[in-house]
Amino acid sequence: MRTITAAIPGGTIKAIPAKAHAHRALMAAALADSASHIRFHRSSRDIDATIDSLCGLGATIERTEDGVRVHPITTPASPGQVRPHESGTTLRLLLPVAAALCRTTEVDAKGRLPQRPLEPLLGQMKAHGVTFSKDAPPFTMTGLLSGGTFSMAGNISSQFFSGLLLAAPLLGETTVISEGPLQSRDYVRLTIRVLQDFGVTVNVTGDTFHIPEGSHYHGVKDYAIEGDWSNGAIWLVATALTGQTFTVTGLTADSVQADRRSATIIEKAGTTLTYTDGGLTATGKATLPLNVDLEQCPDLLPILSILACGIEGRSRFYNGARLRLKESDRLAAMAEMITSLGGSVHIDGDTLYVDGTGRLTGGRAHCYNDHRLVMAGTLAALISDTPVTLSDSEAITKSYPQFFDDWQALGGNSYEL
Ligand SMILES: O=C(O)C1=C[C@@H](OP(=O)(O)O)[C@@H](O)[C@H](O)C1
Ligand SMILES: C=C(OP(=O)(O)O)C(=O)O
Repeated sequence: MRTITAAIPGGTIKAIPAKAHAHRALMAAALADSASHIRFHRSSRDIDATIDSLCGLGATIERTEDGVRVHPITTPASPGQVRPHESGTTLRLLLPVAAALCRTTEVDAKGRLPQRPLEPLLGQMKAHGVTFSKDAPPFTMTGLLSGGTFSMAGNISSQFFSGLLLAAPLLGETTVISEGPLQSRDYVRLTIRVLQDFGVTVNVTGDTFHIPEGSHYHGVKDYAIEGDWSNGAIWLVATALTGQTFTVTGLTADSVQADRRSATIIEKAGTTLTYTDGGLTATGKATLPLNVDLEQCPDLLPILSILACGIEGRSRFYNGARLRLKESDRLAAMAEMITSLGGSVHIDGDTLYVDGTGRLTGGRAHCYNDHRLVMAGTLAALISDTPVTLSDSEAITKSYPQFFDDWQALGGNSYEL
């Protein structure tokens, strides 16, 4: 539980390393033919879960001053251990990888993760030689995954596709097909980017992905992880809410990260963004209501729905069905948070509407053990008349353990209860 009391005057902040990029680079490095150094200046509970799980499959990973040195898996662990904690990415990307390496793997999961969907992936893995002691973790996975053609619905989680693609170079010729348009497609593009960075050939035709026979991972001596757009966007939203100037360093303008879309969305709302050698600078309060398609950038809803409270008029967030399948039901949880803090919001089907007035009253809100709700609730304090108190604020460690230190360093205030 944490109370956020004071607004931030603005300032300069370095983006934390992109968790989505780090997960994939660590996995590719663990499957390569030589050691790789992966550079990132900060970790998180999710990234640590991937490191721990890769060690549980047989990799050796040493911490270095500015990242980790990954010694790839030469002899797969028996049994393998996948310990994703609450990280959906770790679980769904590593299931096919583990089944390609280990005859038996024990798989655990914490928090809401056992309830989050796995069925399409498990169904395809079963059809390719793998059996599961149960359909939700904790379970034991037995049998080696074979290559061939995998085909799944594209509207449940892109992580199923990323996992099969990461495993593909271990399987021989593999094709992964999305039935219907693939949602969160940029996360799969990021997977493909990392595969290519580590020497794997991927042929893409629409939402069909093909990895030819004989394409393997090669170690990369020095591999840098990009800055994280999902969390960097917090500081751009802080400008959009308050008009105070923030500069975020380390964000790549032409990144394939899905949440780079935050820049376009925030600019459309009236905040000016300028890229210079010194970083991305946001100036000016946002004044125009938002109209956001969540299909390709689901993780932005929490902070953008708070931004909508700071803008007069009705904002709309549509195509949000998958938001119900995250660390919390983010449609319901954000509607509850905004209502608790004095805002006006309603859900119609998979669309969330916010009727912004420019201000919130503040008060208490539940974060449902969801790191992105903690970020959103903290930003709400910037436009609230009284302090904001958040339950489950320690959930922030999932992706951004130093968030409140950074908040403090920028001149904001908060204290733990
Ligand atoms: O592959 C990834 O790194 C992710 C994909 C997205 O999930 P879905 O594809 O399930 O929407 C995103 O919401 C999640 O935070 C991270
Ligand atoms: C949904 C998220 O992560 P994951 O799916 O990896 O748990 C997230 O970071 O918001």
